[in-house]
Amino acid sequence: MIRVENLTKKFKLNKKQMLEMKTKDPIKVAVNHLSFQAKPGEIYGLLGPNGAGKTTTLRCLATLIKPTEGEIYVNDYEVQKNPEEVRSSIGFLTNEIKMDEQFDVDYMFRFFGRLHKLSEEQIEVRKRELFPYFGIDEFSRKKIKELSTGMKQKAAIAVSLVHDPDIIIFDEPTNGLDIITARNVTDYLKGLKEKGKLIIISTHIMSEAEKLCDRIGIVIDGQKVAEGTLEELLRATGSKDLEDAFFELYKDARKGE
Ligand SMILES: Nc1ncnc2c1ncn2[C@@H]1O[C@H](COP(=O)(O)OP(=O)(O)OP(=O)(O)O)[C@@H](O)[C@H]1O
Repeated sequence: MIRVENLTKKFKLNKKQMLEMKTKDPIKVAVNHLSFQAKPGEIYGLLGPNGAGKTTTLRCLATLIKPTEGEIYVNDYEVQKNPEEVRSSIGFLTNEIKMDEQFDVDYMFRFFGRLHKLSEEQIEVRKRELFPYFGIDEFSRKKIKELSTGMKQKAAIAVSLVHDPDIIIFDEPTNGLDIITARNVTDYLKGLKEKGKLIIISTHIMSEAEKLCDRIGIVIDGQKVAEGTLEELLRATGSKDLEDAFFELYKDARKGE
């Protein structure tokens, strides 16, 4: 179970960032009192445009950055009070964690397996499950720096799943993948859900959210502006598809600005 309660994350901006963001305000509110819950056997999607605060939310969830306000519970462990317990129960995929370019995929997989205290035998079993599925065997001995974007993404997915976590948090899981591999990944996530795992993804791809997520939280400017199943969101906005629903909500959120 995941509970995000009133999460706010503010970043202090330096002069360069203020110039880049064209703002005079030295504080950027990336996530603004955001709350949601997700339960085992569910795929919950955070859907929003670039800069909405999705990655920041997931990074707080994964204990990589500290919330400014609010609390996050992962299986009743609070992320700031029990970060170790949280880390051992989640698998986190993000574009921002760079794998060490000098090592090969096989080494990275083993390294993270050991970090999660798996035996060599357990690592081997997980490797036999994950590498063929994601087509990694063909390039498992290549250095990370020699891999294409898609290969890197596949390797990162396998590494994040090495310890067979109960909670899977994937930031834009199909980023950089071709249509076949993207389908492999989304099918794999559906399979994990069937096994009772809890999955949270962030995406800005409407079709991905439509097909994959049981419930969707729409995030604009750091705030959750709507939440529900696809049917609920369509009904609430009187829309025929998620893209239309999103634009309705986006128009409302931008009114008065
Ligand atoms: N370390 C940081 N310092 C300053 N501002 C930051 C930092 N990290 C994120 N931001 C800002 O916070 C806002 C939210 O960013 P975030 O990456 O969470 O959005 P996102 O919804 O994941 O977007 P995308 O779809 O583009 O990945 C953006 O305006 C971003 O520039």
